[in-house]
Amino acid sequence: MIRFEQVTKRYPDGTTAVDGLSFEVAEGELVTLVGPSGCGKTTTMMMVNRLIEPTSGRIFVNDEDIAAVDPVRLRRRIGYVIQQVGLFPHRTILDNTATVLTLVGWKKAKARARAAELLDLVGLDPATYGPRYPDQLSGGQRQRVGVARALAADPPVLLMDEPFGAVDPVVREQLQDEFLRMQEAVRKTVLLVTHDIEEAVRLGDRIAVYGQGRIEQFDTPGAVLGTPATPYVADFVGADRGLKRLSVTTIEADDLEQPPIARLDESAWRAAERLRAEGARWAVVLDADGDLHGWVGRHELGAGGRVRDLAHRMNSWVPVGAPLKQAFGVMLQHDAGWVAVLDGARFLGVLTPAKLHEALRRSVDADARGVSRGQVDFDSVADA
Ligand SMILES: Nc1ncnc2c1ncn2[C@@H]1O[C@H](COP(=O)(O)OP(=O)(O)OP(=O)(O)O)[C@@H](O)[C@H]1O
Repeated sequence: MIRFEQVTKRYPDGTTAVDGLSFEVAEGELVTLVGPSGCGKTTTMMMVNRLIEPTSGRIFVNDEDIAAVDPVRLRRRIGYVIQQVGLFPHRTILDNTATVLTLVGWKKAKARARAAELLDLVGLDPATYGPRYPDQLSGGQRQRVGVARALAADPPVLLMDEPFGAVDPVVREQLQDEFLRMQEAVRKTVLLVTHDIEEAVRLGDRIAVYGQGRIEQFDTPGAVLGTPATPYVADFVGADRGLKRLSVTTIEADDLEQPPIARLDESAWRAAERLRAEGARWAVVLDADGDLHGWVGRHELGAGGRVRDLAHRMNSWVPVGAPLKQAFGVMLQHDAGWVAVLDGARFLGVLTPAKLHEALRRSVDADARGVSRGQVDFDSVADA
C-alpha cells in the first residue's frame, strides 16, 4: 500500500535526513516509526504526502509512483494527524471536523451529518461537543477531533505524527486504546511517528526502529523486543524490555489455571468438601448463569449456610486476548494473587503470577525460535 524504494532525502544545507530507505506498509497495517529526535521519522512521513520531496528514490501509494500524482489529489487520499492539532479557533468542533468535506464540495448538511458520525467514532458525543469551540475542549479531546477530521474523507491512508504526544500519560493510554479499537473497525493503512518505544510497541503491527536516517530493524513488536537486531536497537528498546513485552503478549486460554468452582446457591459444606478434596484454599464463585460473582476461602466455608452468604464480591476481570500488562495491572490494583479471565460473560479460568510468568517465557521462546535472523545480524554487527 505504501512502498519506499531506496529513498534518500538530503536537505539543501547538506543534512542527510534519510538515507536509502526501503520498506513496505501492507494494506490495513499500522506501522510505527520510532527513534530518537532528529533521526528522520518526520521527514519520512512528510515525503508520503509530498510536503517534502525526496532527493532520490521512489515512493508508491497503492502501486502508484506519487512523484507523478498531483499533490492536492494525493493528499485527499491521505489523512494527516499532527501533534498541534491545528483546529480553527472560530469554528465549532462540528464544522472543524467537516472542513475537508466542504472543501471537496459536500453540501453543508451532509458534511455535518458525516462529521457527527466521525465525532461519535472517536468517542465524542456530537450533541455535547459538536457546538463547542476548540478552546472549550481538553487536550485529549482536541486530539480526538484531529483524528476525526483526518478520517473525514475516508482516506485509505493515515499519517500520524506524534498524535498523542501532547497529552498526559493517562489520557495518552486511553487515546491509544480508543484508537486501536477504532482501527479494528476502519482498518486504515497507517504510518505513525513516535519517539516513545512503549507507544510504538503498543500500537504497531510492525515497528521500524530508526537509527540516524536508517532503519535498524523492521519487525513485529514481539521480535523487536525479543531479539533486537543490533546493539543499537537493544539499547533503544531498553533493559526493561521484558516489562514492555507484557504489553504485547496476550492472555490465551492455555495460560489459565482452573481453581475449584463454587456456586452461589450451593451449601457451604458441600463446597468446603470439594475444596478439601482438591487441596485448594479458595474457590471462584459463579452465579446460576455461570457468570463471575467473586471468591470464597476454604476456612470461611466452615461457617456453614450457603456460599452466597460467605462469598466475596470480586468484580475485576480481564477478557481473554487482553495483554498480560492489563491482567498484571488488575492484580496490583486489587492486591490480588489472581485475576479472572472471561470470554464474553463466560468464566474461562484465572491467571496467577506464576502463569503470567510462564506466558511471558512462552512468548520469549517463540520469538527466539522464529527470529534467528535477528541473531545473525547481531553477530555480524558485533564482529564488525
Ligand atoms: N528543512 C530542513 N533543513 C535542514 N535540515 C533539516 C530540515 N528539516 C529537518 N532537518 C534535519 O533532518 C534530520 C531529520 O529530521 P526529522 O524532523 O525528520 O527527524 P525526526 O526523527 O522526526 O525528529 P523529531 O522526533 O525531533 O521530530 C534532523 O537532523 C533535522 O535537523
